[in-house]
Amino acid sequence: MTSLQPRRSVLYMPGANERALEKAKTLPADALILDLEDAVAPDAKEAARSRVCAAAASGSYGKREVTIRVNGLETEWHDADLRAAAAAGPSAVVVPKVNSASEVHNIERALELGGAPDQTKIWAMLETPVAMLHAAEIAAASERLTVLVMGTNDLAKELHAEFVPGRGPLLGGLSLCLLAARATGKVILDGVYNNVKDLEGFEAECRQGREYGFDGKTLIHPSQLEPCNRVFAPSPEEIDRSRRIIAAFDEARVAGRGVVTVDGRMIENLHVEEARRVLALAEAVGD
Ligand SMILES: CC(C)(COP(=O)(O)OP(=O)(O)OC[C@H]1O[C@@H](n2cnc3c(N)ncnc32)[C@H](O)[C@@H]1OP(=O)(O)O)[C@@H](O)C(=O)NCCC(=O)NCCSC(=O)C[C@H](O)C(=O)O
Ligand SMILES: [Mg+2]
Repeated sequence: MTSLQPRRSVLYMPGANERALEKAKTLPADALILDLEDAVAPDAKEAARSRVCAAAASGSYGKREVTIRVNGLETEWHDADLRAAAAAGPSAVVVPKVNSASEVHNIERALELGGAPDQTKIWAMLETPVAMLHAAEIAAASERLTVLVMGTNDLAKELHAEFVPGRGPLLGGLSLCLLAARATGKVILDGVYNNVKDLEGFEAECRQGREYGFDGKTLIHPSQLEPCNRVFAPSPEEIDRSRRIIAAFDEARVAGRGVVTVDGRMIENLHVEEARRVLALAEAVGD
């Protein structure tokens, strides 16, 4: 069985918040984004950069992937952030507001020049109308780019859209990015849910993200971790059904048949592949 890197829950934390950086060592997040961008005030940027890079280089976050979100390409902090992140060697550098393949190539070159280890990947944030329209070329720009991250706050702002249950105004953009991710074999993470007190609404949005095909969701508060991990992991029913699909198909093949039914539904080879993916994910998350 192929093993997968689970990225169900990916928690942002402000790079200037020492307490959050410490607390993250105990939280059940699959990955962390140590933020130098939106969550850090301009006069705290340099101190946050040193703190975040030291945290990323410390090796004290266990099996959680540790990434650093640098400031955007057009900002005065971007180059120094990228140099410092390259030297710290996190699992990935998360780059906000990526709008073109050439920007990805520039980031790739800067990481190489900065001596970043090969394990340090690029996660590109897609959060503008231009990015939605260029999603396929951005996703295909580099093998070092492994993950697409939706920035739904910026996207809503740029669209002049409202946040409504079901996210109708954003679904066109989300779907374009999902198509781009799947066409190029990249992982894709859904955007954040801003109301940290509304866990019911949050869980509904996790379910919608999962139904659309996202691999996981970006988060802003520890209370969002448990529901997110649960929704993006295969349920016991899915695991059981996947096992039965594989067993039924194996039996059918021995009997010389290429199609079978399980629970009244037609099963072909493509369903077996999906069942294997579900089991690999269940194994990776330890269920
Ligand atoms: C949203 C918050 C500002 C809420 O803060 P606060 O009210 O202080 O939270 P609590 O008092 O409930 O915190 C309880 C404890 O949990 C720790 N904590 C809180 N948040 C985090 C976190 N993100 N990571 C780790 N630990 C966290 C607190 O320290 C408390 O610990 P203790 O004292 O030991 O009990 C706050 O949650 C927050 O700042 N969240 C992250 C905000 C952020 O990073 N925003 C930027 C990324 S989102 C974005 O930019 C999306 C994208 O670009 C787009 O366009 O959509
Ligand atoms: Mg943003």
